[in-house]
Amino acid sequence: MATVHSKIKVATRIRPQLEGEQTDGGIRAVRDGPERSHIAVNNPRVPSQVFTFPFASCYDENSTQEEIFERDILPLLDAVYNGITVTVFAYGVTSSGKTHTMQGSSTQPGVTPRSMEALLQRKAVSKSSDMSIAMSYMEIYKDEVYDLLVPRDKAMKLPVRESETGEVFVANLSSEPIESMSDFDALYAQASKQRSVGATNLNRASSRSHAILVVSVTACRGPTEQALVGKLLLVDLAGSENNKHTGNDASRMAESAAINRSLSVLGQVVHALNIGASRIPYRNSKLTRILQPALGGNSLGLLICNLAPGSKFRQDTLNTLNFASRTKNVENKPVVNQQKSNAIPAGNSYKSGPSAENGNPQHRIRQPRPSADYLKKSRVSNLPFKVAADDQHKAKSNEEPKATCPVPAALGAPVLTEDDINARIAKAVEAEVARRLAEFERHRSSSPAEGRNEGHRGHSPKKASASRTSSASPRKHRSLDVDLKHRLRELEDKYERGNKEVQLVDSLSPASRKKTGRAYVALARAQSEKNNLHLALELYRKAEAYVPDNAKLKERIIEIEWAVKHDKPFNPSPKRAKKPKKTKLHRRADDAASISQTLVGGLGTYSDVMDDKENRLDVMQYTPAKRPIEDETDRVTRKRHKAGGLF
Ligand SMILES: Nc1ncnc2c1ncn2[C@@H]1O[C@H](COP(=O)(O)OP(=O)(O)OP(=O)(O)O)[C@@H](O)[C@H]1O
Repeated sequence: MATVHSKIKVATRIRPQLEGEQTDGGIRAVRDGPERSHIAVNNPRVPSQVFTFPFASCYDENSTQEEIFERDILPLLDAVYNGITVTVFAYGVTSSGKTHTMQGSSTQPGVTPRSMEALLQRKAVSKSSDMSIAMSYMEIYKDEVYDLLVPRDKAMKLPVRESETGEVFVANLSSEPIESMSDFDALYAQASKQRSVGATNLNRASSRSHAILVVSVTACRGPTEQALVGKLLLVDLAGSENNKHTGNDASRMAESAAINRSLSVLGQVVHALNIGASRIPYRNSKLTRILQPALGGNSLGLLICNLAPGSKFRQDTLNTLNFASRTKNVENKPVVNQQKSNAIPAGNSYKSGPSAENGNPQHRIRQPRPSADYLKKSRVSNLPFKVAADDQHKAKSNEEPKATCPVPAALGAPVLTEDDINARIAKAVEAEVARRLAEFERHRSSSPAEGRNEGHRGHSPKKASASRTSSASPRKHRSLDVDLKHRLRELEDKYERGNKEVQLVDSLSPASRKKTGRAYVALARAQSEKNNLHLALELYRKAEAYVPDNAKLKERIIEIEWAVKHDKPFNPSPKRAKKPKKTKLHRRADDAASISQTLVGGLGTYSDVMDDKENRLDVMQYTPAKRPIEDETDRVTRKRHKAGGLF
C-alpha cells in the first residue's frame, strides 16, 4: 500500500482586545463556508490591499475554548487512542494567547485539561481493562530541557537522545500514572508553578520557556498481546519577542534571545521542509529536535497560531501567518506505535524506579525505552484517517548527516530524501507518459473527424489516414520521447538546483549570506520596478533562502504575491518616515538589544533587525525611481560604503 502523507493542520485564533490595547480592526477571521475560512489583514500603508491567508480553522475574538476543543482537538484524540502520536502546538508572538488556549483558566479550561478529561473519560468507558494513562512534563529553558515534575531545585538538565530505533527522547524524564482528573490537576498545577514565567511590558505572566506536556495512552487490545501506545504532545511555545515592546532587562534579554533563536530554527526547519532541502536543521535547537516527529515525521500535527489584534503587532501577525502558511505544507507520515504487551508492566506502561520518592530524577518513574525488537510501527486500516505504510523503514532520514549515529528510518522523519525525489521524478514522468498516451489515444480515436477536417484543407480522408499511420505516428512518438526527456531533465535540474542552493546557503558565512541575499533583493527590486512581477517574486524568494528571517522581505513577498494573484500592478508601500537620529547614549542603550536580536534573527524581530543599520536589508526603503538595471549594483555598493556595513 502506498504511503499516505498527512499535512500539518493549521488553526488560527485572534485573541480579544486587552485593556488599554490599541487596535485598528486590521485583522479579521472570515468564514467562507463550513470548511473554509481565512484571516484577512489590511495593509495599513496601502488601504486597498487586503492580504488573505486561508486555513482549516480560523477563530475570531469571540471563539470559546470549547469550540476549539470540539472542532480541532477532539477528533485527534481518537488517533492517540489508536496508537498514534499527535502533537498540538501553540505558536504566536508574546501575549497573543498561547497559554490561554493551551492551559486556560479555572473558568475557561484550555486544550490541555479538556484533552486529559476526554482521555480519562475514554478510559472509564473503555471495555479494555488494560488502558493506562501517564504524563510527563518538561520545559525548554534557554535551550536546556528540565523536568517539571521534579522540584525545581533538584531539576537537572536532561539530555535529548536517540534510541537505536531512531526514536528521539528526553533521557531520564519522569513519568507519572494518571488515574483521575484530581491526580492530573494536582500534578499539573504543581508543575506549572515551576515553569519559568516572568513579567514583561506585554504580559505580566510571560512564558520564558517552551512547555511540553506528554500524555501517553497505552491500550492493550485483546488476545494478540499487542499494545497500542499513543502519545499526545501539548506544546505551549514561548512567544517570539520584539524587545522594543517588552522592555526586557539584561536577564530577560538572554531568555528572549534563546526563545527567538529556537523559534528561528523552527522557522528554518519548516522552510527547509517546504523547499525539499536534503538537510533539515532539526539539531540546531532542542525544541526542533524534540518536535522532529511532528515536523515532517511520524506524528499527526496541529498548529494553533495565536494572533494579537493590537496594531503594534501587525508585523508579528504577518510573520506568524507567514509561518503558518508554510507549516500547512509540511507533510508527516503518521504511524501506529505497537508494542508487545508483555514488554509492558501490567496495568501501566511505565516502569517504577527504585525510589520515586527521593526526588532524584534518575530514580523516578521513567518512560520505558522501547527496544528495537519489540517496537514495531504498523498500519491500521480502520482508523478515522489514513496512516503511513511500512515503507517508512525504507526511507532515509533527511536529518543532517551524522558520522556516528545516523537517524534510522523508522523515525519516519524523512521527507524528500534523494530516493524520494527520484521516486517523485519517476512518478511525474509516469504521469506525463500516461497523460500523453491518453492524449495520443484520444487523438487517434478521433481520426475520422480529423480526416474530415483535413479533407477541408484539401486532402482526401484516405490519404490523411494513411499518412498518419505511416509517418505521423513515429514522428509523434519521437517528439513524445524528446518532450519527456526534456521534462525529465527539467525536473532533475530543478532538484539539483534546489539542493545546490541549500548546500550553497549552508556553506556561506552569515555575512556572505546577507550579501547574496541583498544582491538578489537588488535584482528583484529592479525587476519589480519594470513590473516584471513574476521574475521579481522569484528573485525575492531566492533572496529569502539566504536571509530566511528577514521579516521585511517576507512582507515584500506577500505584497508581490498579492499583486500577481490579483493581476494588479505592484505599488511599493510608501517610504516610512525616517526616525530621528539617535544620540550616542541611545545607541549604547540599544546595543545589547539589537545585536542579540540580529544575531538571533528570530521570527518577530523585524523591527530590531531593521533598526540595525549594519544588517538592514532595506527592502521597503528603495525609491521606485526608474533606474537602469546596471545602476543597481553601484547603488548597493555605494549604500554599503555609506552605511559602513554590508549594505
Ligand atoms: N481568548 C482569550 N480570551 C480572553 N483572554 C485572553 C484570550 N487570549 C489571551 N487572553 C489574555 O491575554 C493575556 C495574554 O495571554 P497569554 O498569557 O495566554 O499569552 P501568551 O501568548 O501565552 O504570552 P507569552 O508568550 O508571553 O507567554 C492574558 O491575560 C490572557 O488571559
